[in-house]
Amino acid sequence: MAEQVDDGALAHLNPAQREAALTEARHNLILAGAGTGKTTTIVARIRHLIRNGTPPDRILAITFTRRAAAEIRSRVQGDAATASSTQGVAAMTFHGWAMREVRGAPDVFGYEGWSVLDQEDQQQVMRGVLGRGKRVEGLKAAQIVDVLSFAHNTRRTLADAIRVKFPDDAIDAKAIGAAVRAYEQRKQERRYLTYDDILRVFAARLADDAVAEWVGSHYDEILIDEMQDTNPLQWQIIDPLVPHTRFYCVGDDAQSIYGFRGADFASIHSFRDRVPGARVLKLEDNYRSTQEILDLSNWLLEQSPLGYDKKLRAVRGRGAKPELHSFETPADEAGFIAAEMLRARRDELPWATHLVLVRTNYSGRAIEARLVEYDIPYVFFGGVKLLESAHVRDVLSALRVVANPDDEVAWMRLLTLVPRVGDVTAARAFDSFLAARSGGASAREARASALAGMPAWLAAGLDAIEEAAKRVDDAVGRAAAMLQPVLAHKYRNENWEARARDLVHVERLAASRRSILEFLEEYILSPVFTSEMEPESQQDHVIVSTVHSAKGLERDWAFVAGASAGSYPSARSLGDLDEVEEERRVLYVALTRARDRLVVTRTVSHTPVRAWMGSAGMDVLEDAYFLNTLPERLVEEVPHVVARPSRPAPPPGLSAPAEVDLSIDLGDLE
Ligand SMILES: Nc1ncnc2c1ncn2[C@@H]1O[C@H](COP(=O)(O)OP(=O)(O)OP(=O)(O)O)[C@@H](O)[C@H]1O
Repeated sequence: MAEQVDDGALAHLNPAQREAALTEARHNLILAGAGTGKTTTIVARIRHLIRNGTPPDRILAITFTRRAAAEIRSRVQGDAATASSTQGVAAMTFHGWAMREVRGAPDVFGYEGWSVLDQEDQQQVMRGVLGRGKRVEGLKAAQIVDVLSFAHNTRRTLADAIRVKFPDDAIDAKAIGAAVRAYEQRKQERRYLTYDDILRVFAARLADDAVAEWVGSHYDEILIDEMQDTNPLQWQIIDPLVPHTRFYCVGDDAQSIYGFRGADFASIHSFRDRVPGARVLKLEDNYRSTQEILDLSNWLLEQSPLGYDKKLRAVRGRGAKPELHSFETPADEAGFIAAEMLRARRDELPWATHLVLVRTNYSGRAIEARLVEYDIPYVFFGGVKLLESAHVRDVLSALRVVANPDDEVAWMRLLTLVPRVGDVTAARAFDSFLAARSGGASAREARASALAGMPAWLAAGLDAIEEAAKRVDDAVGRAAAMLQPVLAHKYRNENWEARARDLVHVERLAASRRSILEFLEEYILSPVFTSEMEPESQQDHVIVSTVHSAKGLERDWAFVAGASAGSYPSARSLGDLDEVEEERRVLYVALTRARDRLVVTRTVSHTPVRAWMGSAGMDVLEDAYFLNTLPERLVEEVPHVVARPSRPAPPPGLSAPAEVDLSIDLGDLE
């Protein structure tokens, strides 16, 4: 059959993109620099496959976030004319995929009815096994959970992972090993899987070639975006599938920013060895930014000892030089960014012109405060995950105990919401629930006896949720209604109205899910942020994003905030080449988001880092600072000295008296 290539999605591609979209090699790696049209090419590839006869539901696109998956899905569908023929392409995250396979075939993978724990709940279980002190010599529960996850994702032993993560600390690794064993046992008893376990179960079963062949037969092609952020555990999933399906991987080694979670960007360099016969193609023409913005970004990479073989060229040609603004304080910096947006607004530019990139949720606060003050609508990417916020967790705990009656963490959370029930009473009720269950009672009967001493609404409410379990949004609605009075009281001083709105969003998200566990897993494994649900996200708005959540984002103006000494690289990473270089890539990702105007801002005197590092420490940070050796020609430097109102000194002779009489004149009461 003659290849059909006259798709509109191909018409505007450049020759390299076109080659990449039409490649006939069985496995491909597309090395694509920032803004060179990775997403554009993936979309064109998928449409090309469909035009040439691949059924859409035999194509799987793996993305890094739920947002990226939605973008690919909608771009593949294109306009109304092509929407119906392209429907059915699966686009999801790695975890979403693993979950779909594992849950879709319990006979092959097992673990039916087990629930997935998010990070906070994992820490809760770990605190439970650590007992009183809540820590092992040297490490807290959260750190143990983290290092265990790092070990799983990098496929190291626990001992190795501890050495890598805590090279200088005095740590009792044996005690940590014992704690981890107890934690594994507790997970087993309570039928818990962690976020990583979903991948581990999938990977472990794929080691059986018959399983790999069967899973591989579901898809004609698997496309993986952001390949540079793939970790060894994910490779353990890819490797056995290589003989059984086709892989189309797209990535950029210079944008790898998840090393701290075990991603290994170097594996992209050995792709041909890992995937024999793979074809490697390169995209180097940048469509996003002007050459001046790319010159600064290219310069940053050239300073790296890692020697990236990358030089982005701007198809759009020349534009304005990036600006580098220096301020005394973070408040001045935030004030400037907000004022620039207001100025643009007066020139009738929409709010959507702007993207503000920050390092952390915390460092975004000063900017958010100014945006609120100036009434600028914004959405924050990278803040609190909807299903991890406290009030949503409260409601979900009621669904969880129905879906997995062994879920101790959920039971404890739910029971301690009941007025006058503390940990001890809650633990007693849970124990009697377990005892009734092991005596053969149904979950409903066991609840009735264990909750006999509690308010009647609790057992009745859980029964009602159980009856609605197949209509998950209804179940969420019932749980929210049951808990409404206690939650309205618990959060009475903590913005209850906004929290109540979140619960409506959760109910909406739950619509059309087949089971409570499926719903919970989906949003734990591929989270949405509370801010994405706010009304602003439907209107014209500014985006504030952590750099780690900014993959795939682009705007006409980008403000890269807090680019100060001590932040790029951060003080924490000094002395570790891998970490310093990862920070360089974080800054690179930030710089390459701007189309027309790139505004880099920093504070030079009152940074928080300066306060706790002292001047000697600051010297070291200044030396390591990426922008330290920035050639003048690459940026327009603008120092800002904000005039503070100065008052004339008081004239001599006005010094304070020893005491001011503060007693009141009682009038005629005396
Ligand atoms: N052939 C092309 N002609 C015109 N514009 C293009 C072409 N290819 C890509 N673009 C535009 O370039 C911009 C960047 O493309 P895209 O978002 O696909 O890049 P990316 O490589 O995924 O970016 P990054 O990795 O930096 O997030 C988009 O605005 C896109 O529309």
